[in-house]
Amino acid sequence: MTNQSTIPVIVNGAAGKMGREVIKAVAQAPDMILMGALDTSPEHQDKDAGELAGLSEPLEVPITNQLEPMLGYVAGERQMAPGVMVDFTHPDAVYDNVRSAIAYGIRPVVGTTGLSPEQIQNLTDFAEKASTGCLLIPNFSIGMVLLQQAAVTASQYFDHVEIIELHHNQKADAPSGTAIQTAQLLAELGKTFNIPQVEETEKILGARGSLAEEGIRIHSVRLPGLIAHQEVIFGAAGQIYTLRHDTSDRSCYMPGVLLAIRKVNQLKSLVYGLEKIL
Ligand SMILES: NC(=O)C1=CN([C@@H]2O[C@H](COP(=O)(O)OP(=O)(O)OC[C@H]3O[C@@H](n4cnc5c(N)ncnc54)[C@H](OP(=O)(O)O)[C@@H]3O)[C@@H](O)[C@H]2O)C=CC1
Ligand SMILES: O=C(O)C1=N[C@H](C(=O)O)C[C@H](O)C1
Repeated sequence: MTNQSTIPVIVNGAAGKMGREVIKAVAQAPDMILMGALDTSPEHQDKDAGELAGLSEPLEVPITNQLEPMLGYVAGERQMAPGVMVDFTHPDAVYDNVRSAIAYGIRPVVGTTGLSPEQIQNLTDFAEKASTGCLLIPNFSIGMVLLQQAAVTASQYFDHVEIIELHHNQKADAPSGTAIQTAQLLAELGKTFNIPQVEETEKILGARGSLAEEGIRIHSVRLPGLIAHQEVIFGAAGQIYTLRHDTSDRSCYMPGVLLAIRKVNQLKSLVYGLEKIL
């Protein structure tokens, strides 16, 4: 049974690793209804989204690659709450997907990483002009929010820090969106980290990782067998303080995704980061 508070949800990237988890989570949420499942992958066209996600019953929602007709269809729905598009696609696709959703009045909840700072600024301006809520969430797990909070606390007392992020080797973007956000949060303190103690030479290019904001270095590891992991390592004379988060199953992101779907309809602009809506 749907009513004015039921949230119609479109999942973009529905056949992917995260998309399938989101389909299951939305199907089990009493206040949501899956209205569309988008994916460009040719082998999954027209398959039932529920069956593809491993549910025992079909959801009668076929996978399609027709974004604009789907946005128009959900935008025309007047018996329910405004529609939400959850995006877990690809760094090359997410910017256009979000622009299209906002243009149709559909609220984006974006997990896809790899947007450039300029793209994030453009989407911020676009959402502001449209007075439409939009959530960009580099990491939906509560454990990562807690790690980042602990890292911000530690960074007040340590002047040296490096980040190591480790992911499966199907990941398209590096460094991870989470590592970039973590460095940004530490940089907000306004101090410069890792002032060089000696003149360093990289004998192999990249040996010291990528240089993010305020001197913070990020090292990216890609291996089969990994899912998503991050260490933030602080150093000072005579001590090392290490924070680590490990993902063992993508279901860890689902409470955050469902929270974001519920919150985005209360927003009138773009908000970046799960910590802002907890
Ligand atoms: N914020 C968070 O907490 C998390 C974020 N992520 C991010 O989410 C994104 C997706 O991750 P993941 O599910 O592992 O990736 P997958 O590759 O498993 O899934 C992505 C899916 O999107 C499809 N796709 C690609 N381009 C488009 C498009 N233009 N429109 C619709 N579908 C498209 C892909 O099809 P095809 O395979 O044919 O290209 C694929 O089926 C990544 O950016 C990742 O970093 C991941 C985990 C958590
Ligand atoms: O690609 C992934 O898997 C993940 N991507 C996000 C990122 O780039 O930070 C979130 C999480 O690390 C998993």
